[in-house]
Amino acid sequence: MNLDQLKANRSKRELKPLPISDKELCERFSQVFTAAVNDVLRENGLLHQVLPSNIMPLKDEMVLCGVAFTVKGSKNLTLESEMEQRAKMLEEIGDGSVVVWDTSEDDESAQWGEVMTMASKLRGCKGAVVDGGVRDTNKVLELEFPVFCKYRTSNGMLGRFRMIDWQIPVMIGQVFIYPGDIIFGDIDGVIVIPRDIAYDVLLRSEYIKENEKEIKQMVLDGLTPTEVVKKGGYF
Ligand SMILES: O=C([O-])CC(=O)C(=O)O
Ligand SMILES: [Mg+2]
Repeated sequence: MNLDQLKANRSKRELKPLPISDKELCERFSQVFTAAVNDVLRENGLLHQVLPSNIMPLKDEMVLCGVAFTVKGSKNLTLESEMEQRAKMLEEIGDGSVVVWDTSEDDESAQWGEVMTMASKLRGCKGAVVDGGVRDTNKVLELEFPVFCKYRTSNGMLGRFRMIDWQIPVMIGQVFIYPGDIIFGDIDGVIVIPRDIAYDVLLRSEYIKENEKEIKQMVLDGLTPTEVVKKGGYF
């Protein structure tokens, strides 16, 4: 069996620079909406880029776009060096990143909290996406730090859950997430945009946003849905 291709797929990848800076890319994604991005990915045959629909923003108004900094963990009762390990991970978080937690479907612990928010925000982190929980929720909200997660709980992860590794490919629901992918969340949930197509997806999403203005105008002008479709509109 030739494992080279699979190994290359799962190993750490060089972050390829895109035609515009990651900062501009993410700012422009934030001006569109996840449904438009989703339609573009569907056009490209990518039907499974959305994180499970129970991962939602703490507040409806939250919009988050940044570069994936992935973390993988699972339920684990051991404590040895856990804090030191977590500190090391936090110190590797870079400017413009979104911390993405693949928790092996945890249902018990908070993988995110106030102090982690403060420490990562100082490093330029834009937000967190957790297939698990958050605690210190009031404080996280006061810090205006977007968090998308499944639940809130007072359970800290120490002694219940721990990281296995970080900045590796992870999987949440049906979605593969590689470090460097673009993570975009709004009131409709979180979508993962593969890095190598992110710029083209942005341009097409911006086009869709403009085009939908024309479609909405047709509806406002009194055209029937059939007439809208005949004129190239869609819903
Ligand atoms: O240790 C935790 O579970 C997270 C936490 O409370 C914090 O970051 O403040
Ligand atoms: Mg805390």
